[in-house]
Amino acid sequence: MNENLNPNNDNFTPEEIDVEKKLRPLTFQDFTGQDQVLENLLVFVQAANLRSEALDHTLFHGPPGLGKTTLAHILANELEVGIKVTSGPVLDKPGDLAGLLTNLDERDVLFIDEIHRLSPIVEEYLYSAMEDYKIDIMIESGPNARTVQLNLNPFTLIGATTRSGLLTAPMRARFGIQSRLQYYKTELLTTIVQRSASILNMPISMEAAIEIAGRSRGTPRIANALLRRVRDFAQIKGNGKIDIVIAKFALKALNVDAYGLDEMDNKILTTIIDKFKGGPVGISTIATAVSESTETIEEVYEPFLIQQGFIMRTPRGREVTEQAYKHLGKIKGPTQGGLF
Ligand SMILES: Nc1ncnc2c1ncn2[C@@H]1O[C@H](COP(=O)(O)OP(=O)(O)OP(=O)(O)O)[C@@H](O)[C@H]1O
Ligand SMILES: [Mg+2]
Repeated sequence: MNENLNPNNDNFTPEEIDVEKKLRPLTFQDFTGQDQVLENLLVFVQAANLRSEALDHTLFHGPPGLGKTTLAHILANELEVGIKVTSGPVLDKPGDLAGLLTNLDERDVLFIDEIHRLSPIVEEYLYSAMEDYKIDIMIESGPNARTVQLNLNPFTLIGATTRSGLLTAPMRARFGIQSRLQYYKTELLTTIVQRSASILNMPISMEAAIEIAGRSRGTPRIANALLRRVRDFAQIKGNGKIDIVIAKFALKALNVDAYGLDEMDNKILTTIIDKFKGGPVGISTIATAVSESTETIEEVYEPFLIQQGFIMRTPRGREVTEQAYKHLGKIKGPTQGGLF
């Protein structure tokens, strides 16, 4: 798959970041899908607002591009509070965290992205802040150094992670609300594509929206990225409107897989078929063979491949399905290798 469409790729141009901002839903109302998650959040937010309390600490986990960051901002909006944004790898000293925490107003949101990447020292420091809204800070240095306890305003920590398996148990236990985001069905992604096209003032046919949605790996971020690229084709090679013909033309030119599978998805399937006779094979063996970590395979790639029916989980390991053979043009059975 095209590099630019990789949900893990941060190399967006400033212009694309701008468009990205425009497309990001700001309220519960604008947000499509994840109904169960949203219904619950709506209740918790209304209750917190009614009592004028801070919302419970909230953890969003799930694969990249499904709306974790978006939901963190929506929550702050719906709570009508401020939000401060940081991420696990950036917060490397307890002092940085203390600075952020002491600057939070009552009920504000502190959003920590990639929360599984906090250093153990910072993580431990966060515990008392989350639990009792208190932190210890060091004042002065040398022989006069001492710690004093500071009271914080009640606040909501929102954590996001693609790798919930890497979160420590004490950290996870401190989140009163935990939501796992799921891949989006094509119908929902179609709605998202239509909404984005209308924000971009781009006429699009129903058929074209469905085509783009179906190739987006169940992921709104990819759907929006594909839409932007198809828009380029429509404006330069077409008549400015996105119809099914230009959409198919563009998606072919972009080398997008018919199911929206990306390079790693296909590599995993090919490896199981070519090296392990289609499975069953253990997840760690697959991980080693494709040079990825077991957790990433399990949390980022495998859920989509299972949801789409390319892989099955069996007690003896992972097995590819008939559909995977068909998709890759390979033959099942003792004669391994390609079709030709
Ligand atoms: N439910 C939705 N409806 C409409 N657009 C959405 C929805 N969810 C996500 N998007 C779009 O997809 C983009 C990616 O979403 P977001 O940045 O929230 O994903 P994420 O889960 O935080 O990903 P990562 O794990 O990579 O940080 C957003 O900018 C937004 O435009
Ligand atoms: Mg995010």
